[in-house]
Amino acid sequence: MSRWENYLASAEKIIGAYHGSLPLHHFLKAFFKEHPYMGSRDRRWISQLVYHYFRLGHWGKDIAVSERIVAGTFLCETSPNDFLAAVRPAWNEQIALSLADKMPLIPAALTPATIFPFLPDLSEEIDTNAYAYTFLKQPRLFIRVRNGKLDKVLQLLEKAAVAYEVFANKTTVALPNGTKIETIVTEKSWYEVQDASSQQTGELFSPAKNERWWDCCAASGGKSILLKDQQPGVQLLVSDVRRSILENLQQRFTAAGVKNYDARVMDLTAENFPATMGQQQFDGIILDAPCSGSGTWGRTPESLAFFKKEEISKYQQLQKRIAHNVIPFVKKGGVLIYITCSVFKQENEEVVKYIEENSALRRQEGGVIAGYNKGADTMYAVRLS
Ligand SMILES: C[S@@+](CC[C@H](N)C(=O)[O-])C[C@H]1O[C@@H](n2cnc3c(N)ncnc32)[C@H](O)[C@@H]1O
Repeated sequence: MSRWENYLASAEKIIGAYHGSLPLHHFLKAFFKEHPYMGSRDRRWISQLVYHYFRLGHWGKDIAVSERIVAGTFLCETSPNDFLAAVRPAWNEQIALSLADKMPLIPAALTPATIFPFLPDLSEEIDTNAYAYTFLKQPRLFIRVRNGKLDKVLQLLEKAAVAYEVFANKTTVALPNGTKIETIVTEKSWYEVQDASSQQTGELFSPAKNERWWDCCAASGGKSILLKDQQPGVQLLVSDVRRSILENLQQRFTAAGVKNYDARVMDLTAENFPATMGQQQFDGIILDAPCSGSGTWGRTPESLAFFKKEEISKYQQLQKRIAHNVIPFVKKGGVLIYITCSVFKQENEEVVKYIEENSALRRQEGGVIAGYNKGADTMYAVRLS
């Protein structure tokens, strides 16, 4: 067997053994640990082949795994490579063709619905074709430059010969995926790794000095740091149901120089949760809700293969319950920022409709934040008041 046939066989073996219970990158890590004779080049190639397979979503389910891997490589790559040269030289020569020109060459019709079968469930504003086809392309890495350090960060990127794109806001910088940014910009407080769409949710915050804000599903605090960067004088409460993630938040806040906040472990669905909050009222609550994460599946395409449609309703129920429980803590005239990284209308527009029907809050602005045309995640963020 040639090296390339070996790679193909290893990728097939991994795909056969992978059932979606772990994120794919963890599964790959464990696989390579069990096969220590594989060098870094082998690992890189095999991982790439596995990802190409999953980037095809639900396309060609009846086609042999090896054939799907080869077709995925043909569709996802844009320049000639040694793998295709060895296993399918004709396709390697045609690799630079547009997606439309490649489509008739593969063994089954490729349409948005064959990649992403949940198209009817998408939020209204999403361009279904553009969204589905972006699965074939790995999203980019984004940083949010802080503390006016753009020039310094760009100097370091140039020194390291990293191609970058600075967005019009002069804060968002796109980098090739896999950039080891922490080794290039070693001063941690100069930037945060944060997807471009996630950064964009901050446009809805507009906090004022001394206001009280609550980031109620804070995780490791991406939105909170964004909020504090906009207005360091905000009085901030952060909470999450997971103690371990709040420990990460505390480390991240320290590295970012964010001070003066309260952190609490809280289950927002617990019966006794409202009582534990007392009479507190907030000028702003950020509800970055637990969700399907479907807007980020370009980064974890394996999720698409294992997702069950029933899960959307389960997430919606959880989102409604959390929204119902936190709404009483929005001060009269205050704001609720509802955010998901989901593309499904059940988790987005329908939850906002529920909030409007069950409270005095009304949608002021916001909606889908489309990431598919810029190599970013797709999110949904609405400001209600
Ligand atoms: C989408 S993440 C938040 C991301 C975060 N805001 C950021 O910018 O990095 C949703 C968070 O909700 C938390 N969560 C899920 N169920 C919860 C519950 N019942 N009560 C409180 N938090 C919950 C999860 O642990 C998760 O960290």
